[in-house]
Amino acid sequence: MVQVFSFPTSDDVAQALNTYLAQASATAIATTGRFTIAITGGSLPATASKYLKANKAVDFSKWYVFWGDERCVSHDHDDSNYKLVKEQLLDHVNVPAAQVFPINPTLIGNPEEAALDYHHQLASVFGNGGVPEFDCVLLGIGPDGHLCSLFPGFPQVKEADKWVTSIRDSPKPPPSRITLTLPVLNNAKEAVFVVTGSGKSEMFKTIVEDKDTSKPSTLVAPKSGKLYWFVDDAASQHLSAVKPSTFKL
Ligand SMILES: O=C(O)[C@H](O)[C@@H](O)[C@H](O)[C@H](O)COP(=O)(O)O
Repeated sequence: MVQVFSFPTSDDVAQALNTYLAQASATAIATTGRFTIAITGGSLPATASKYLKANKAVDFSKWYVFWGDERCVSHDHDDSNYKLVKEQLLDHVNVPAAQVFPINPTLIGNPEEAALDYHHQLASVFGNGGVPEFDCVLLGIGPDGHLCSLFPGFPQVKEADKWVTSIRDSPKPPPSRITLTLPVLNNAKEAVFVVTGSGKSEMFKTIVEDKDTSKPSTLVAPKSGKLYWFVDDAASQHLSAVKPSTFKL
């Protein structure tokens, strides 16, 4: 079930995401004892954390936090997605350090090795048996339709076997990165895109309504069928055929 939830403002998006993540986390913890989530960079961490970081009803001690993609930079670098999520969320909540999985900082000079190491980090939580099954992957779209570090026309988009791959020539700086692949993203129980602002409105329509498969974001189709778009009205302004749903969990 693909659902688009559109809200008047980005602050409303942040509130709805707080509601969604609190419920998704409670459901997963009640069922499996934990909540596994992958978070990306960009504007997403601030929007997702705005209300969530003060939500006392969420049991963050059961969260396992991974990154959908990471730049090959040190953990304290301003380009680090780890640093971003740490400052926006992890510094404010009690996710145990052993349940937080940033890129191995000793491997940032070698993206291929860093990707392999990240595979092993995933296997330490999900096992080696099959493709990791995240409870939730939280995603953003880039202006060119990329997601994570899967860029249009780049071979990483076609990766069918690896869980994590690397890129040395990212069109969005910095150039060296690691990223989860589509097989992992599409094995998630729920995939959630967050898109705000009019600057993304044309690309959002291209992906959701025109289903342009040259844009990697269009290729996200979780096998569970649960794909949600949390957007503001500025981002959804060009939709015509696709009608936003009423937000109800
Ligand atoms: O590390 C990265 O570059 C991000 O993970 C990237 O994939 C991001 O999610 C999108 O570019 C959307 O970013 P914005 O929300 O800032 O537009």
